[in-house]
Amino acid sequence: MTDKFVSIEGIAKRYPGAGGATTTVFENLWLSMPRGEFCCVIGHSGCGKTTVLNILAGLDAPSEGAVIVDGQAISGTSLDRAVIFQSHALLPWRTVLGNVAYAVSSKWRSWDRAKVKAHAQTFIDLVGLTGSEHKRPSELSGGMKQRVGIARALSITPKMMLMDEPFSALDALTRGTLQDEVRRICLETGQTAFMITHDVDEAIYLADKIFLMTNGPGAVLAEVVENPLPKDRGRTDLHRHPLYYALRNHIIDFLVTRSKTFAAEKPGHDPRNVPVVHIGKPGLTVASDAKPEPLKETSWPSLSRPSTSS
Ligand SMILES: Nc1ncnc2c1ncn2[C@@H]1O[C@H](COP(=O)(O)OP(=O)(O)OP(=O)(O)O)[C@@H](O)[C@H]1O
Repeated sequence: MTDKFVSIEGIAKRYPGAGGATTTVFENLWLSMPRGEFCCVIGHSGCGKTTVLNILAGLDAPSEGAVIVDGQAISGTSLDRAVIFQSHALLPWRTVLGNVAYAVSSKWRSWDRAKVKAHAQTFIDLVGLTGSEHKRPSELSGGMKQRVGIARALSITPKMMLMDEPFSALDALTRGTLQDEVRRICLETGQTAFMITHDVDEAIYLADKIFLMTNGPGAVLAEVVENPLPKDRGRTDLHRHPLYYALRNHIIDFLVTRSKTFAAEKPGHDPRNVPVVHIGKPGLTVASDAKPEPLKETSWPSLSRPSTSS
């Protein structure tokens, strides 16, 4: 890989456990992303996806290792890296417009109020919240709050977009619209995107690359799957691509079986040289003649987030 815009170099995350023990969520994690690439990470609950995202955002620090973004080691948050959280994280005392405008004015401090407002309004319109500008978060549904979070992140046109299941709380129609918008904006602006999802179809639609993580504790990055679908892809005919089902089955097979058995099956796994899987290319371990399954609207059932999780 020539342009390592993001380089995660041997990071680990450990927490003190009961009785003086240490819990290692993951260790020796290496991965890189070229500029402008859309990467999704998939793995079961608790494998450390959010922890990796928080480290990339500068909200958390690794116990070991380093993360380099655009040639510089991360040491805190930056307006070049926007985060769309699962839990909205809106300022409750500000309106929709106020929340988005606050981010815009933080990025472009010399802009006057009118310019900030007009820019914020563009992104509020984009996420379909026109008419709700003056509502506060307490007056919004969960899906609307999530759309404010998406508008806020998009509005500062960051170099890198970090997304933690950004569409999971949305109805199917809104989810589709916003997936299209986020994908279009990332493509047009050349933003590098790192997105956590539990939805295999969402990853296939959005990602150039899909990172597969094994179960935690002690999770590892098992594979990097290159998406064989063309960059210019449409959601309605995605499933007609000859490699679509092979890709989908490969990921589901990983989640159902290999995410649990990986450590025993691959004792010599080299975390610095994680296998890159090219679906459908000759000489690879992947069965490209896997039987098609009917396309499901929702994500794989066993991956749903437990209601008690943080
Ligand atoms: N402050 C903390 N102290 C101790 N353990 C923690 C702390 N924060 C996270 N963990 C543990 O780290 C592990 C990874 O958490 P993380 O939220 O990154 O997982 P995840 O893969 O994003 O899960 P999910 O898909 O449910 O969001 C979990 O087992 C969690 O309990």
